Amino acid sequence: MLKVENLRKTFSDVVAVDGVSFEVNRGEIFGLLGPNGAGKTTTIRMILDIIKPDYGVIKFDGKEINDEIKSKIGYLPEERGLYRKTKVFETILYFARLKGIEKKTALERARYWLKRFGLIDRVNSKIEELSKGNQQKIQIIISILHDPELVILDEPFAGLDPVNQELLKEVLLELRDKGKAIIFSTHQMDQVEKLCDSICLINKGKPVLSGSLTEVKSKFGKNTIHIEFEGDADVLKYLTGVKKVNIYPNYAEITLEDGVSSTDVLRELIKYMNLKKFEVKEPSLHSIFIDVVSRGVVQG
Ligand SMILES: Nc1ncnc2c1ncn2[C@@H]1O[C@H](COP(=O)(O)OP(=O)(O)OP(=O)(O)O)[C@@H](O)[C@H]1O
Repeated sequence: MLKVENLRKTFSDVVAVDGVSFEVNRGEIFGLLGPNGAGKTTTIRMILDIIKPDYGVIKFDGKEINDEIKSKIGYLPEERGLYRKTKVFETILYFARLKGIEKKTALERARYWLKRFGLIDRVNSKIEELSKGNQQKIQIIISILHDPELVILDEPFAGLDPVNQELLKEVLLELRDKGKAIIFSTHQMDQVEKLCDSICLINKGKPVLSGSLTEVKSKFGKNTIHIEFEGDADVLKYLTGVKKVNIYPNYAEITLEDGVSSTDVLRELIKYMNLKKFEVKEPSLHSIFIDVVSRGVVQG
């Protein structure tokens, strides 16, 4: 559906986006990832035709973005801005009108989504009376109310509690199953692991890792041990044959040096700690992100 080819954008002496290409199909969730300032929002703004690329091509079903195509796109911007004094229902209906939705349909859809997001009892509240997370949910509703074919969400999980993150995840999967294409940018790698079919990781404007999630992860090999444990984690710092270890209170991710056997590591570990889980798999996306962004590691 959406094809982005070799995008480039500079702002005076800053190269914000440099050679970014990817494709997103209907029924697919695509993650646009990267550290702060990587160029994600700039890429999204170019797709939405808010700013023009210096170079590169953006096609939607083979056509350049025009007003008709824009009406098929839903967008949650990075800087959320709703008029604070307006009531919830009026706000949603105002945006629905802008998108040309007939009043009856707009009312029905607004009620449906407000119920879905647990906000139906707040229809008469002013936006400023809502918490930050609830305002965010209103903006999400606005971005999907016109039933867009392509949904682009800049940091949709930011500011949502775990229950609402789960709810949003459910909604995104449902939209995907209805054949919508979804692009979202995030710093929350666990959400990416749960949701995305494919990703593009941008660093300093350049794409450094892209493809299906499975492809990307398999490039980093199955040399990582995930353990859950009880007790002192100090032993993990002194294990032999370990390239890297990320230790959390009851969980750790251990990357082995080439040729080291996971069974040997298991034997060593059970001498010193009470293991609740031991699993050999690919590194987490969180750990891949850190490797690629801070250590410049690129595989394959
Ligand atoms: N309008 C602008 N004028 C000048 N520089 C800009 C402008 N917009 C973005 N930039 C610069 O372009 C680079 C990419 O910014 P962008 O907002 O696209 O990053 P991002 O990946 O969305 O970051 P974050 O995760 O922090 O939101 C940054 O160096 C930023 O300072």
